[in-house]
Amino acid sequence: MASKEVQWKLADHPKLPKGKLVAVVVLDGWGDASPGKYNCIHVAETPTMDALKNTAPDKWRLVRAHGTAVGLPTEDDMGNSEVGHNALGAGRIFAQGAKLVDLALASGKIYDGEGFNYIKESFANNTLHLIGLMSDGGVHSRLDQLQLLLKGAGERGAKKIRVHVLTDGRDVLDGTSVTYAETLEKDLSDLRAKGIDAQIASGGGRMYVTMDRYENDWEVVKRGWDAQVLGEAPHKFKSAVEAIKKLREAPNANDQYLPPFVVVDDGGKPVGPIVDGDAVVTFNFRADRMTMLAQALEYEKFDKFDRVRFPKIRYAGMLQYDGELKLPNQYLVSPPLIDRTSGEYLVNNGIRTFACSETVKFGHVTFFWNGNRSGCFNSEKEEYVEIPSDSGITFNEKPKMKAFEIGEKARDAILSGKFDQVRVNIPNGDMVGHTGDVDATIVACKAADEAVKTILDAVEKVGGIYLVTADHGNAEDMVKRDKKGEPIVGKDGKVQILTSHTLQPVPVAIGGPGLASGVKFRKDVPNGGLANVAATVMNFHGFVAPDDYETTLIEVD
Ligand SMILES: O=C(O)[C@H](O)COP(=O)(O)O
Ligand SMILES: [Mn+2]
Ligand SMILES: [Mn+2]
Repeated sequence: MASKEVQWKLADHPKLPKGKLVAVVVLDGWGDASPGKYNCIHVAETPTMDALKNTAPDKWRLVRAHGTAVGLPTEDDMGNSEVGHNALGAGRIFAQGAKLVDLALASGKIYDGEGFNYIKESFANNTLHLIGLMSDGGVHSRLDQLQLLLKGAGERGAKKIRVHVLTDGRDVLDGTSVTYAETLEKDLSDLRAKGIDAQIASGGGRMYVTMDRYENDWEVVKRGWDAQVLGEAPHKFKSAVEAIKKLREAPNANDQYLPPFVVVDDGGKPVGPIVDGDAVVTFNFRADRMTMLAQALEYEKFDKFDRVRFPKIRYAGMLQYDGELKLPNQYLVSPPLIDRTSGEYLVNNGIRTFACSETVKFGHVTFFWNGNRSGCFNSEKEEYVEIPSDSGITFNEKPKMKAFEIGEKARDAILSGKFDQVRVNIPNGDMVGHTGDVDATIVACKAADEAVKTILDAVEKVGGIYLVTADHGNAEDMVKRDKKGEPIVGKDGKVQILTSHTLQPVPVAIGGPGLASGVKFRKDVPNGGLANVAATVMNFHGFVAPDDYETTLIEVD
């Protein structure tokens, strides 16, 4: 609706020409940090990225990729792909899901909305189920928000509550799931003291149970469904804390990949399958790893796996995860309305765009880039290519992932002459960084660097322009540090490996034969962040960004 009134026509840039091919490369999880053995980017051979940094100082800089620069609640919040790509693509900073949920809980408005009133109808006679990531990471969910929601639901009439937890170890340290489960158990026992029948009913590691994304592996969602809805899992325990402790004892077990379990009563019966009449809330605010479960919970017609039973429930998401698909139909907090993204402007100004990544990051460079919107704006001018990711493995097993294939697809798109913008996400630093495997992450960073070279060589051939950046840090620091910056050594005498993202800034490098001479980074945007990239890219296409966009990073002498 609103888009009808938008003036899509962009003003011409006074100095920069149109018609140059622009390659936009996002290295996922590639921050900048001091050299050292836990800086995998430093240890890896990365001649291409090193040259960008060292040979053109006025065309390389750092930008902020965490905290308020990307719409997160505080400066202690590390960046992530969702908010990073949103900022890169939208050119403005929007209050993101984490913050919107905080505000709705603090004001109590969450309980006045249509979504909560909808699920509340089940409170008197049925169970309220809460499914989501049990973590303080602030990337997909936060434990304090779950705690407040539990309390609020109890105060508003929920009589029976079941929580289905997914253990993290990816946005937070591995092993922390035990403490989170203990905290949650304490809250649930407080609710029980108030006469509310509240328990954890099932669980499993986020990467093995439920939280797949972009349809890489529906088996992951099925495992969760079996435990959460059907009450069936290979492991049965009397409590979640016991389950997590025991399952973590298996060789190589970790929070991310714990097998599914259900909590059973003294008679061995699962305490919380989801049945007709129940209410379900998926309490993650971030979309990408919840939309598959949301489809399974909501869609009458569904053929991704055999649901066995499709209970008639009242289902609401913490947020609406996909505005185009209206999925889910009911939600507790309205998502950020990210409109007028750079992709939409550019396509409306004739820019032909090619976007590509492999499955695990495909939605990042399309859906998140376009303000959480599925599909192309104009399929005649845009082509989005997804390279199938490996599935059923942890990415340290194949750390090169599909970097070369992405590089080659981008190269071919650049050389084809069919596109004005070629945009990719290269996932390796992030996806392998999350495994905590330092050696594999070094291999990953080298592969990513080689893919960048393939793309830059093609840019060189067609006389184009490149902008290479990242969405947040990860591979540049693989160890948990104390306040002085020293690695923290755990009780086992080993350093605590950091599987999560970081607070580090990320590079932006620009160049290529098509970049007009005299273009350099401005000095008056010292606190620039990812949201400044969109206006910069628009300049490279020969346009000036809309007035309310964050300012460009460049000037022309
Ligand atoms: O979902 C994930 O894999 C992590 O929680 C965050 O990683 P991303 O923000 O880079 O996707
Ligand atoms: Mn990312
Ligand atoms: Mn990540």
